[in-house]
Amino acid sequence: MSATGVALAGVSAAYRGTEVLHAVDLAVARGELLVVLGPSGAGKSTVLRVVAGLEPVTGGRVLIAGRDVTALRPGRRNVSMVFQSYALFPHLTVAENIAFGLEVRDVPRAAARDRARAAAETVGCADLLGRRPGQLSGGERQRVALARALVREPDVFLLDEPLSNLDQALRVEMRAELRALHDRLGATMVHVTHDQTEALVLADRIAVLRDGRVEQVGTPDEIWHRPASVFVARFVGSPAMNLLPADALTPTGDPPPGVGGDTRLGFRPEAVGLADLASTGDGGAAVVDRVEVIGEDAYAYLTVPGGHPVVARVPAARRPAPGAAVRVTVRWPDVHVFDATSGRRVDPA
Ligand SMILES: Nc1ncnc2c1ncn2[C@@H]1O[C@H](COP(=O)(O)OP(=O)(O)OP(=O)(O)O)[C@@H](O)[C@H]1O
Repeated sequence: MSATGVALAGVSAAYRGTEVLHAVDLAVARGELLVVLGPSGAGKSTVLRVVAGLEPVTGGRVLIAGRDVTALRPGRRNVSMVFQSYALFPHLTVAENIAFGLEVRDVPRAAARDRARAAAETVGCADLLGRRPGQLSGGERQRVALARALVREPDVFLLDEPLSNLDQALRVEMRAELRALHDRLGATMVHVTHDQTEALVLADRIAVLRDGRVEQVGTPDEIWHRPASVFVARFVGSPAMNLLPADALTPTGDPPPGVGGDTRLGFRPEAVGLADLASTGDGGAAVVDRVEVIGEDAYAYLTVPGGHPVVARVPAARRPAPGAAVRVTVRWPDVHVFDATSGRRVDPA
């Protein structure tokens, strides 16, 4: 990757003496879209606030575009933040809202107006310039908030759950637009979300945050196919990856070298094969507790011997009946092996 857009080096942060970020290291390349993903309370917003300078660090350093900004006021960091609430001024027009950040920086009025219009055109809200925020839909407000961030030509965009107030259809549309905007601008963006699908779709790389620590940083492919821990494996994917003690199931085929010791086996619902219990072949017995049909897919919730739950995704047309006894197969290549104690991935050879 090229030059650094943003870097956190050993950053800790605290609220009233309680540390919520613990020595976080994170590097975002210039022009990269990094998504910070994690459950509520993991510290995602705090990461953004620390970069923006809205929260002080209690340790470590923050760099933006290669410059140490740890001691700089927010106004001197050249970042734009887009909040979940959009934070538009209700009494100002869209044009005034977008231009606001420029006028407080003493950009002449006419120039600010031109730049506001250009930014509005970039995000597709130029037809709304004369309206006030109260006269806009959620999606339109979102565009205005983006235009306001854009107009300042920041080194870094910080986006704090910017899509979470939109309905599902609009969220899907806006996330594609956001990605296209990023690609057009070549901008460095740090985008916070708790939505794993949003992260997988949007990100160049994803940083998974857990309890104020970075659990894994990787491309969406790496996060999905090689989760570094049980936490990542189960946070990304819905329904969550199955996880069983190693002795609860025998996968088919050759086990990878190096597997042994006290481990947990993880496999996604789509990796589970179901067959009639009466048929011959590999696999273990299971009972179907319930079945959910979602269009073409069905999720069968099973219990395997030992009382462990397993979810299988199967074509709806071939779903088993609730109460049925079935044979469950999983192939070794589809199995993720984790250390039972640490929860970390056991990397076979
Ligand atoms: N102003 C504050 N005062 C005290 N504690 C705070 C404050 N803001 C956040 N916290 C605490 O810091 C921790 C991290 O919060 P943060 O908002 O960064 O998490 P998050 O991952 O963004 O969560 P969410 O997805 O719910 O917004 C949480 O335990 C939270 O309760």
